[in-house]
Amino acid sequence: MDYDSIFKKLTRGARFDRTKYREDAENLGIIPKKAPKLEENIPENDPKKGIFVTNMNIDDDTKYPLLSDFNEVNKAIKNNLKEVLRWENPTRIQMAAIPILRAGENCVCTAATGSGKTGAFMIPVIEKLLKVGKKNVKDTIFTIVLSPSRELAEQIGGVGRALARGLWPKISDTSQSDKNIQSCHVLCGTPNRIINMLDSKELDLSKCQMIVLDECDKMLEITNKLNPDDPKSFSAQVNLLRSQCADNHQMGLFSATMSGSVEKFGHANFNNQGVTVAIGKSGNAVNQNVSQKVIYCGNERGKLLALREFIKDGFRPPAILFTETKERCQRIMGELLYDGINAMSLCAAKSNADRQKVIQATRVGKVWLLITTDVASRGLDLPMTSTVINYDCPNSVTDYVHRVGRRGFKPHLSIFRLKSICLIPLKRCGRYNRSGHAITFFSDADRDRIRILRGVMVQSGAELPQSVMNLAKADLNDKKRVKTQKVEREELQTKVPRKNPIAAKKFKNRMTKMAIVDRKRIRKQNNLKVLEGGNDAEDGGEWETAE
Ligand SMILES: Nc1ncnc2c1ncn2[C@@H]1O[C@H](COP(=O)(O)OP(=O)(O)OP(=O)(O)O)[C@@H](O)[C@H]1O
Repeated sequence: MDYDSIFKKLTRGARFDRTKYREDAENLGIIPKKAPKLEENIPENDPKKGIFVTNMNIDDDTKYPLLSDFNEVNKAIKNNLKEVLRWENPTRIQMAAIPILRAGENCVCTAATGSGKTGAFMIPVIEKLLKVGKKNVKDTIFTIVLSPSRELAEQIGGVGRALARGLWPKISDTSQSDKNIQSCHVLCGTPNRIINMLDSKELDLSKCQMIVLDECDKMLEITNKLNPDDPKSFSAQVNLLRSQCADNHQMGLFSATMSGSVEKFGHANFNNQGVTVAIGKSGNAVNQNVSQKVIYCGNERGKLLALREFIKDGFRPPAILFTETKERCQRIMGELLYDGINAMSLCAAKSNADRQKVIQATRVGKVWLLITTDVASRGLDLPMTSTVINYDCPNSVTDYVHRVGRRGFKPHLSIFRLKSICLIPLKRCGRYNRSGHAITFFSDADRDRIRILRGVMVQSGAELPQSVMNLAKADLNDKKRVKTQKVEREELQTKVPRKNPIAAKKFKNRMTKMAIVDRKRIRKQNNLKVLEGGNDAEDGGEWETAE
């Protein structure tokens, strides 16, 4: 019997503190040494580290030189980068992806939220147009950029227009007028909206040479396994649009999180001829600049109290609060209506124009608390957001990563308390290299969800309460179940519990202290006005798919 077997026999059933003895075990060679985390390896002064480029065809050893600075970009675009957007140096995803897209390769790119993926595809798209020339392109659509929500499409269009300012390529998004859309060279939109325009013969994509899928894992997700061609699913819509574009079109797939469906899509459609780019830690990773916290609230009433406490303690506006459904989003909006803070709601229940107004108001700092659903979780650049509150736990790690990725304030700017008026110079602030906080409330109903999220939280340095660490580990089946199962939640309300008079009295006292006094004081001091309440329109899902 060798030493290993004797050790195993002697220690059978013994429990070791993994973290405490890990180093000893590694040094003794009992367990293999753990590879250092990729993100930790990246020295601040060497931005080129942590970029992983792999050819899908293992026999292909083509190397793509990284774009070291914006001097290598078309001169006119470079001017706009510096003058309009104020971007000095390329981010790591921009360094890696721009040369690959320029070379005409299909690519699948993963980089953390807020790492500059929009620029990574928009810069080469405009460069290509300038290279092909206006005469050859004429007034046809050369590229389409597809995203899961209208707001994101609009935002991408905005970045494109900033990059192409003063140049001939026209960048439009589907929120613009038909005339603008029909004469553009790059069209950003949701697949559903573009298909509608194709159906009414307003668009022709036959000359479209390039398709970019932003948030590609969402766009290629098979939501209906029984009917993968369900026209309501993004993936079916994307396939339909691809069939309308030029045969040899190039594709760029971008997201902060990846899924098996993107891999499958790449293998099936790129003929093993694409390139994958991963920045930093691969897989679903929380941006390293986010500090995370988990608060146990017991039940729905506890969540509302925790939210009021968060507001009362003073926070640095704006903050974003995520709820599970548009109904809950409206309910919380109703609860906070008289609390004297500038809150607005953003969800699928709002009209297009209202949604635009809310986003604009948040961007210029008029909104202190944006109450929303997952419709705002992906891609939206809401600068200076200090805190993301997961009022309802997301049901997957992917959603968690995207939600907390919305934060982005500069830590050295002063903290604004509720008393002060929010006058932040927001105009030229972005999320890139910014930090922030993420707070996740969880009630007993969210217990299974927090088990799923615990891994990614711990991995990204969150310090969790012991009660969360003690919960049983979630396996693959749990993850699948949690993703599809609806959580039964109590009615969201702060009504006094009637059955138990003692609890009712305690509750009433607390509410009186926290809400009423505070509400009056804040309103009196600041003469504040809540900007808008929600409406009760009942339309389709949160995402912009066919209805
Ligand atoms: N090279 C750069 N230098 C400075 N800021 C940049 C640069 N590139 C992008 N940014 C800024 O970083 C912020 C995030 O960019 P962007 O929205 O493209 O990120 P993203 O990777 O697409 O994020 P998400 O995954 O959340 O959609 C924006 O405010 C943008 O203006």
